[in-house]
Amino acid sequence: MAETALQLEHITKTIGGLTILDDVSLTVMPGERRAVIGPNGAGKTTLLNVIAGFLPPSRGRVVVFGRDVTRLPAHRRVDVGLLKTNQQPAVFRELTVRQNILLALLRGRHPLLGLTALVSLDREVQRQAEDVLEEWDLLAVADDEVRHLPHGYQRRVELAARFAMQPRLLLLDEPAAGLAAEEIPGFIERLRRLPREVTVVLVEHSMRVVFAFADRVTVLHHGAVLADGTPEAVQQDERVQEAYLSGAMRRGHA
Ligand SMILES: Nc1ncnc2c1ncn2[C@@H]1O[C@H](COP(=O)(O)OP(=O)(O)OP(=O)(O)O)[C@@H](O)[C@H]1O
Repeated sequence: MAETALQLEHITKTIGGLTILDDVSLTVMPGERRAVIGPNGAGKTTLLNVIAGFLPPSRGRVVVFGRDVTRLPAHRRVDVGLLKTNQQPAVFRELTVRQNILLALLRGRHPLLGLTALVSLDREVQRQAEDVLEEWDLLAVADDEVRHLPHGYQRRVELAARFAMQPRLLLLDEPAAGLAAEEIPGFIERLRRLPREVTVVLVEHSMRVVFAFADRVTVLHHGAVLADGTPEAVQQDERVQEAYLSGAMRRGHA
């Protein structure tokens, strides 16, 4: 059988007597774009945190590219190619956009070497940074400190930086949150251009983003998997409509 990118086996998470995740199993194949959706409080962020290693599961296994990482802390999961973005962009706000990208390239390739020495010495890394800036349409703001940029740009810097670290499995926690409506199409386009060498698991409330990007959708409800299938199949599933989509539409998330 082909190696899977991610396997969750019977993941349960209880916090203070509450069951937040309830026997969640799912398999994501290499190159797949998987969306995890569900109503507020369904357990989506908790699930991403369990996959990334920020929260230990109470029961169950997390396997990334064939390796059981259940007991590895988050920073060690980077070694197997796993990276996560946050709901608030995790960027170095007082560094410039270019410095953020350089740092990400260096963390991805030369994690043990001194940053200053490498930036001055390694012209190859500097050239790669220019490529990343161009690819993500960030050249015009390359010398701006990230904290001075609008939220949509900060998101883009975060994604570009995560990408520069060459992950094999990228977890995106509500990447479209906070974007203005007119920023969404460009954002979707950029997500669609991500190379297939990278497997993506995305938690997202914007159905526009989910249906434009995901190959498969997993629906969580009260911490359990309610449905799992193609976007079309999931959209037509009556239980899903009942539990989630109609509610999301009523709340204006669609
Ligand atoms: N540390 C914690 N202690 C107690 N309850 C928690 C904790 N973390 C999460 N929860 C609860 O677990 C449930 C799932 O939370 P989670 O943030 O994973 O949901 P979500 O699906 O990501 O929601 P949203 O769409 O609103 O971001 C919620 O009811 C939340 O209140």
